Amino acid sequence: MSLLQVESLSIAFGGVKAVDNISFTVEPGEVFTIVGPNGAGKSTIFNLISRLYEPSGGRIVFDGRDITRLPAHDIAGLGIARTFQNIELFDHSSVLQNLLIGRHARRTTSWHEDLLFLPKVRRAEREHRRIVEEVIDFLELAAYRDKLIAGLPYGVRKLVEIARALSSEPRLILLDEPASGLSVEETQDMAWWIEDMQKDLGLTVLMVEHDMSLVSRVSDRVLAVAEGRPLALGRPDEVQADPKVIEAYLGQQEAP
Ligand SMILES: Nc1ncnc2c1ncn2[C@@H]1O[C@H](COP(=O)(O)OP(=O)(O)OP(=O)(O)O)[C@@H](O)[C@H]1O
Repeated sequence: MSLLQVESLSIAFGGVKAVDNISFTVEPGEVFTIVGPNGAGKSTIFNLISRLYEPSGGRIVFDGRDITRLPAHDIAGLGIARTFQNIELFDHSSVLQNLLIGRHARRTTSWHEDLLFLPKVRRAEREHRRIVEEVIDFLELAAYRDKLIAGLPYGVRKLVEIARALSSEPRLILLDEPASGLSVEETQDMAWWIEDMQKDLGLTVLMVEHDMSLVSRVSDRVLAVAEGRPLALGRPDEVQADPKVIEAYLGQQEAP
């Protein structure tokens, strides 16, 4: 069974059909990437899956469960985590604090139990810390654990955002342009992290990305979209060679 099924998904803003009848599936353990020129609807697809936007039509099924109308705050608890194109972290908190906030979706204690600091709460706290420390080790962030986000280099902040998503122990991680703003070397490192997430953690990755070197290297399958509509779906090399894809990018004078 597919981990994620997106069926005939649509949404319009005013007169603009930002996502127009898009369907695809993401299989367990694969890296599936959505590419397309600027304004193609890629981030909107992410916002629909993470339930920030209400679709006007279609269905989203995660692990056999229809999540199309589920509130956004229930999504993380089901095992879907995401990063944002413009990093969304708490700038004046430490890396550790940001990751502990990422555990919020996995809270098993109520606020009044937290207030009384019952043994159950202390046990849960220890478990949150254990998971977060594992993520810090996995992404080699130990040197930054107690540093404030505001003072960190951009590339490290991008990694911390991924760490925060991993802290919620997702089965599916949505990465919105993980390489944007990164140097060539940092983009190569990002490819390693994505491969490690897939191979070592067994994660399923759904990604939006413009950098075709990264896309070709890590993706099992690629969906190209333009003006909200699907253009091509297949292996990275197949999609890059598709005449419809080339034409869509040429319109923007930007090679795929
Ligand atoms: N909240 C919104 N309100 C109005 N229009 C929106 C909104 N979000 C997206 N759009 C429009 O929907 C279309 C698709 O935008 P989207 O951001 O999904 O594209 P994208 O493929 O992610 O682009 P980019 O690669 O530049 O990030 C664009 O025409 C955009 O202006």
